Amino acid sequence: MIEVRNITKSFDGKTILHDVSASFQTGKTNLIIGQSGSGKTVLVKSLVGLLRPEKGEILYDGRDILKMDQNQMKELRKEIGMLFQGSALFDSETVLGNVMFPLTMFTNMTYGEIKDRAQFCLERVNLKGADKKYPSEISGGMQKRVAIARAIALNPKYLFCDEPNSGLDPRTSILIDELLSDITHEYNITTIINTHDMNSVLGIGENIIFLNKGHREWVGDMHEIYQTSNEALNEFVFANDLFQKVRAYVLSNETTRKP
Ligand SMILES: Nc1ncnc2c1ncn2[C@@H]1O[C@H](COP(=O)(O)OP(=O)(O)OP(=O)(O)O)[C@@H](O)[C@H]1O
Repeated sequence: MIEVRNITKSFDGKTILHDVSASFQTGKTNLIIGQSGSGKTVLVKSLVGLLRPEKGEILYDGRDILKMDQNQMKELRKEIGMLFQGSALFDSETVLGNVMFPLTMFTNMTYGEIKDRAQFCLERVNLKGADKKYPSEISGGMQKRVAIARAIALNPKYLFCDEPNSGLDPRTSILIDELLSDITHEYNITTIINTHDMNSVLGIGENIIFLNKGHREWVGDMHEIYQTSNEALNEFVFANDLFQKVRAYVLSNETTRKP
């Protein structure tokens, strides 16, 4: 679990995160949502140690990263997997080479062990047989799966995903969401997903943290979100007609099911 306690972050005297507290639970998909400019990226960058808040605590299973020295931080980074928005694959490396990369960089495993582990991860994301292809030869959804395989290669305890569905069609987005959710449960990972995608919010949001103008305004799950009376959250999630209809349908079913 990652716990954030009362963090405040400012730039040039302007406060971006106001006394934010939140917990990101182990074995669950933890989603950070909020309008553009609400501070999601600043929060994620603070969580991974790229930005330093002026105040507060960031505890990785009890270990405060704001009190760590460089070596401790380096050790912690080995426990963190990252999935970047544009997949960030190395174009000149094959699919297999991309997944082998972190294992070669950060472990003392033999070449054979590294190859086996990389192939296992590729199989886990249903990419068996694509090893020898280059990123330019596969679709955006497949590239994202390679990036997921690479992110889980070191068996991370914590997985950060930045807009995992950006640039993907709706069907592929759902497959990526399901994969991230399955991996989270299977390997008991604390997964943190920064997203704008309402399908993800309603489909895999087990612990949703809603930021509004740098304040943590609401926390709940994909079922509770339908019932929220928070105006800003309602406007954000149910902004379009389709999602309003989905909410009306869900709420009417819940009412009729009640004894
Ligand atoms: N390094 C920085 N220096 C100064 N201001 C910054 C810096 N990084 C972010 N900000 C400001 O912090 C605010 C929140 O930005 P942030 O990128 O966290 O928003 P976001 O919620 O991730 O938005 P989006 O959904 O568009 O990515 C913005 O007003 C941004 O200009």
